[in-house]
Amino acid sequence: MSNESDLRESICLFGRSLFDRGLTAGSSGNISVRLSDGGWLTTPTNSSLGFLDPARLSRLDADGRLVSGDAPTKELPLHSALYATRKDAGAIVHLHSTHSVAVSMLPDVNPAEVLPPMTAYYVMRVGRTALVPYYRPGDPAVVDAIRGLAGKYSAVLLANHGPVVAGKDLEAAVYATEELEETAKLRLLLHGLNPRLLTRAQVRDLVTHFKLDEAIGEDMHDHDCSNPHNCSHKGE
Ligand SMILES: O=C(O)[C@@H](O)C(=O)COP(=O)(O)O
Ligand SMILES: [Zn+2]
Repeated sequence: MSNESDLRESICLFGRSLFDRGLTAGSSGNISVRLSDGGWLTTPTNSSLGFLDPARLSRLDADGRLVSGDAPTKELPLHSALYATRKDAGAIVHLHSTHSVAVSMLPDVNPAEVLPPMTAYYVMRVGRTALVPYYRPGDPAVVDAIRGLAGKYSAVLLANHGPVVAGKDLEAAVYATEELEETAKLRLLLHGLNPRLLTRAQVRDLVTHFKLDEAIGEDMHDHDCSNPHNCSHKGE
């Protein structure tokens, strides 16, 4: 694991990059990274991801107590719950990326699989995404919703709010969040056009070839096959 000072720099660099590309606006979004002593670094509440100061990031101990820096993001309970259910997670990114937020409001979204397997890269980087019902930002009640997913998802989409994505490290979490956003964009572009999706066999091939989580191949097809926008079984 990188040392704390490198991680502080990385949080600020990735935050700036996400902000500069319009993936989260104003002071929306937050980032956290798990440290080797069991504590965390998080972005401070009300801070803009585009203008973070490495020295002012919130440093928390393993019990979630603030050790140094500014007050942490109000989404600390959300991040902590995802870390608790995803033991392999080293970082979490939450954004208000527009296309992902838009998809979270569509009426025909399958909560167990918000986005179908449209591209190989989505399957490889994200796997699958669960929809979590709307909660007021910072509401600790979201913890039960995350626990209810039992660690099966590294990516969740908060309804009418935005994505929250865990990765083995910060780079993986950022890339997965970006891929989720690109896939949400495709989903909206193709809405109503009956796109050809990856088949079950193609998803299985990716899972085997890239040694992905076996559950991806299974659950990606746990949906209503009568809905052409959610089904990749066509022709099988
Ligand atoms: O939407 C919200 O208010 C939060 O989820 C958020 O994105 C920013 O909150 P802070 O991290 O507390 O600034
Ligand atoms: Zn938010």
